[in-house]
Amino acid sequence: MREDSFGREVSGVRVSLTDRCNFDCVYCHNEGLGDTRGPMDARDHEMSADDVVRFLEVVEEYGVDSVKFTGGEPMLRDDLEEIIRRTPESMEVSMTTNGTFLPGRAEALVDAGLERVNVSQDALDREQFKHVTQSGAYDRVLEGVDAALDAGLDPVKLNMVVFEKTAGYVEGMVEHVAENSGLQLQLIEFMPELVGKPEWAVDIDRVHDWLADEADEIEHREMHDRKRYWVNGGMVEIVDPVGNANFCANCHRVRVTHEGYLKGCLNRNDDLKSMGEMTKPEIQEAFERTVDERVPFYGEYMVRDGDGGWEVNEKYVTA
Ligand SMILES: Nc1nc2c(ncn2[C@@H]2O[C@H](COP(=O)(O)OP(=O)(O)OP(=O)(O)O)[C@@H](O)[C@H]2O)c(=O)[nH]1
Ligand SMILES: C[S@@+](CC[C@H](N)C(=O)[O-])C[C@H]1O[C@@H](n2cnc3c(N)ncnc32)[C@H](O)[C@@H]1O
Ligand code: SF4
Ligand code: SF4
Repeated sequence: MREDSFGREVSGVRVSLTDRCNFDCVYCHNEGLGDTRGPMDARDHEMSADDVVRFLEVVEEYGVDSVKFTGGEPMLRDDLEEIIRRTPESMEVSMTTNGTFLPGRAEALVDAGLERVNVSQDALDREQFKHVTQSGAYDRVLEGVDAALDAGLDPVKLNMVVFEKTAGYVEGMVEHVAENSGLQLQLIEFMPELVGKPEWAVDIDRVHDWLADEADEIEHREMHDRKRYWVNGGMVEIVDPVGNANFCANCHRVRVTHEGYLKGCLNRNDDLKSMGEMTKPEIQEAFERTVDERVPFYGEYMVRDGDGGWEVNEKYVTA
């Protein structure tokens, strides 16, 4: 596996298949790519299925053994099944989706080779869901989760961004996954970097403390040093890039934008590397440079300022 200069091996890639989306979530970082609003039609600048597959074949040679398809909304791609079918056998294939297109399509994705799915669901309340996602698709998302379970995807992880507008729903979501086998919960710390709105952030340590009181068992996942709490039989994982000093130190992922640029960190857009015309040697060269130049974001690229906030580390400003 290729290792960066901070000793972090790259074992996974996250491929954004499109920046289009049928939702307009108020918190959306769109994997660092800006606004999701705009036309829904397929666009010329998106990587083709051939481009995606060629990239995956190259990084497989570096020992990358998992791929996550994301977006925007990856299920807006009509050729998603083809891409999954052509993904190298050695890779675990997962997807993160808003769930609206899973009904009627989940089985075909599983037949193509999809092994896991994460569905974003920020509340168990229709009105709040509408407010956060700016869509009226609440029932459709619940149907999507059922469709994923019916298609044999187990577990289905529900992604919930914890911020001012959803914090009150955490307890209900924890109960929900405990009561429904096959579901797990990922509580994602709101990252304001690409969205602005630092005032929406809530103290994720309070959520950790509450879960620690409720939990029957607590585990650590090596990936990102994430904590997992087992509450009444339900699993709750906290994704806390901002608050967890070891999160970035255990980051083993490289990202690819829908336009085919490599990206060493979700929160940065100043390190994009083109894969050229996407020949295998060009992809290899860009991948190696991306890995070599990766740095942990929180704690290295960004450091604490005197007021408890974050500022760019001076050495990267001059670079
Ligand atoms: N800053 C940062 N945030 C991440 C990272 N991985 C996940 N997240 C946050 O968590 C969100 C949901 O991630 P997912 O892709 O659904 O799932 P996952 O966290 O990769 O978890 P697995 O399915 O277990 O691989 C992302 O869109 C980010 O907001 C990461 O490497 N860095
Ligand atoms: C960008 S979306 C792309 C995939 C798909 N459209 C979805 O919503 O699941 C991937 C994940 O990022 C999370 N996310 C978006 N903006 C975020 C932010 N500012 N902070 C933390 N997580 C965020 C979403 O909740 C979602 O789970
Ligand atoms: S569904 Fe996903 S990509 Fe679309 S706006 Fe919401 S978080 Fe962003
Ligand atoms: S370095 Fe940190 S912020 Fe960047 S992608 Fe990795 S875990 Fe996320």
